Amino acid sequence: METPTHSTVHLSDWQKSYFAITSGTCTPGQKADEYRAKILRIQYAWANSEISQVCAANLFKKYAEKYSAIIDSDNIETGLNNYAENILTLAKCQQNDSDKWQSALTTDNVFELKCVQERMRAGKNYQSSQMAPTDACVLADKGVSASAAPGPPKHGVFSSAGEAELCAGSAKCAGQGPGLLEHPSSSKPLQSSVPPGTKMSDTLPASSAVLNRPVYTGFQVTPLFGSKEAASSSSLKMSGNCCDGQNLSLSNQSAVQAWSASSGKRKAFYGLADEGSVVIPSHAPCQASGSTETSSISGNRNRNEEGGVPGFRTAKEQLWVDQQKKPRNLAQRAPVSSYGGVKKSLGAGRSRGPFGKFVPPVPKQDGNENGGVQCKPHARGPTDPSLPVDERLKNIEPKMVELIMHEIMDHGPPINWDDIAGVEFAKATIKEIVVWPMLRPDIFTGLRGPPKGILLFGPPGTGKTLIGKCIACQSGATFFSISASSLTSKWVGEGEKMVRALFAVARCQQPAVIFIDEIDSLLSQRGDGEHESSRRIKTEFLVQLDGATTSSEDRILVVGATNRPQEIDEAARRRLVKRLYIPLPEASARKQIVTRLMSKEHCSLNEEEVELIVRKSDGFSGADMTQLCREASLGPIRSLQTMDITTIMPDQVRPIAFLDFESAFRTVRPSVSSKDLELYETWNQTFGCGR
Ligand SMILES: Nc1ncnc2c1ncn2[C@@H]1O[C@H](COP(=O)(O)OP(=O)(O)OP(=O)(O)O)[C@@H](O)[C@H]1O
Repeated sequence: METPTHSTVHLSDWQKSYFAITSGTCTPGQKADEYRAKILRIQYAWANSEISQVCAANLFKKYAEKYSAIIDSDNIETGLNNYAENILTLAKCQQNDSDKWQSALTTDNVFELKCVQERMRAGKNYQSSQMAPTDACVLADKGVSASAAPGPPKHGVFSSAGEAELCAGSAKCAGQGPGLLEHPSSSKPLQSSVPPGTKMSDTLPASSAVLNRPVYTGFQVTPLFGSKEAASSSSLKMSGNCCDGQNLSLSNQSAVQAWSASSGKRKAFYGLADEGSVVIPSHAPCQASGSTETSSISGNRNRNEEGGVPGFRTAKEQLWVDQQKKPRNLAQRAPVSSYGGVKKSLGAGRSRGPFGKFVPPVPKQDGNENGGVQCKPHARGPTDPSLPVDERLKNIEPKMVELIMHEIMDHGPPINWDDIAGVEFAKATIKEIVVWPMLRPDIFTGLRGPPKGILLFGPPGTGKTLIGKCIACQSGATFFSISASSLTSKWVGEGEKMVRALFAVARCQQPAVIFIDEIDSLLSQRGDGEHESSRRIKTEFLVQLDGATTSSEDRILVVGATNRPQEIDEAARRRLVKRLYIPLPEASARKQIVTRLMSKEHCSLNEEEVELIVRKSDGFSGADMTQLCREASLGPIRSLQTMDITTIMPDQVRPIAFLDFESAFRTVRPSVSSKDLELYETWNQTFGCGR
């Protein structure tokens, strides 16, 4: 290929090549070459300031798109459809400014590369091992065996046993028609599945024909041969584990068809192949090379993956396969979706993801997936009257359901018990009375049944919310988190409906944890001055809580958190049977918080210094400790002073040192007063369930 020179960017050249490309006489390979040349010319012209950057960028984009449209196209008429071939062509054509330079990689010697040979050997071994005896028999019956395979080419491209078998199969399949497919360096024609009298140029895709080389199966995606007629009379059926090379059967030898694979077919095959159960219709790719290709593309890939042999897949294919996997995976994981895991949507166990749209809970039409309740894609909105709504949500306004799913259902990261420093008694109690019963409702029945409501009380910032999340996460429950004050203020006049909707959605999402922060503002003692709407919300809440309590089948846990337990109504207190005090962290817990946070930072604290920090932070809550560490971590940045923050390298920032903590102590103070602490202690002794 011509290396771009100054003159090559002349208009006449552009016109000439434009004519060549658009004249319709070009093969895809030639077109790709032209576009590639153009791209190089554009780069060259820009490098020599012959065209502006904007112009270069525009031209580059234009031709890069055209180029990739050809090389990625699955259309055998207009595209190369041959990733491996393109790589080789690229390798061949890679030139730098010196037009003398030629890549040492050629279509011939590439097969002598160790890595290529290893790859082929691995494929061969694996294919051999995967070849079921019956399959071998089938082939043997047809007079075809690995040893009887057409003469191995010089470079062994087709010499892999598995491939030979498949080639042989195809040859038989083709009615023993001698093909003209010839390895470029081999004088020995390879028997192929090309119908007699068919010229290679007629059968090979243009790009392959132009390059005059066989398209080897290890990488090949392109159909080698074939007319559509041949394709339609497909004879090699693949079914079941066929893609794993275990279940090939030759049902008809009369035809050899190209896999004039539409990308859809091929892609569908990829996707299905991942699941290990594929039925390829008879008109699907299954001519010999096609079958080999099929194996290469999907079967081999999957086999490679399963067999531990790294499979080749282009980024585009991988992306596609990944995309295909997603919904299936989610559907599979859905039943165990929970806080911190894959969230389930209403009644269906389907993740919406952070940008996903709410889909209403509706029984699936066929009723057999996800327990008969299903979230359809958002094509039909939540208010679509044609979709039956979950019984439990019949009287709930769809917008409220949507709101709950969006704003109240928490999709945070998973939390472990170890993430919560200290509070050992509360953690142990919760595990025993809440988490285990949620995990094993069959054992925790009757008297052992879990409480439906617990109360976490204590100073602010001690980890009550963390505990709530952790319960949901560890018990595989859906986590709903709402601040009681938002019920009374945010949805004025609607709080009551909101409470009802919340419990209804939670019922659809069982097991569920409803975490209500500042529960005191919802369940404060009734007084004369109480606002009517607040009273109604409270009543509704107690009704729902009772419902959850009396219905032994519902696996809904209400976790209330408060800093003012003394304000909670007697009736509510009674319903929140387990009241656990979450105190300020002790020294060991504070140390744990500092150590954990600092372990993620560049820090030079030694053991003694950590101990000092722990001692100095007596009376700090968990949140205060976190704030202290944040403040200290800014110390090294503040000490940069003279250096420019925009240009400094990260490794020029010094580690966080004890002196930073000393400074931090000057600005971060404990947020809980000792007077408040006394109140908690007293209330704990009176109503708490601690020891
Ligand atoms: N025991 C703890 N272990 C580790 N981190 C903690 C702990 N307690 C608090 N923190 C830190 O403080 C932050 C606030 O904690 P959290 O929201 O759970 O406190 P809270 O008791 O619910 O507070 P509030 O009563 O104000 O709602 C947490 O995100 C965490 O960084």
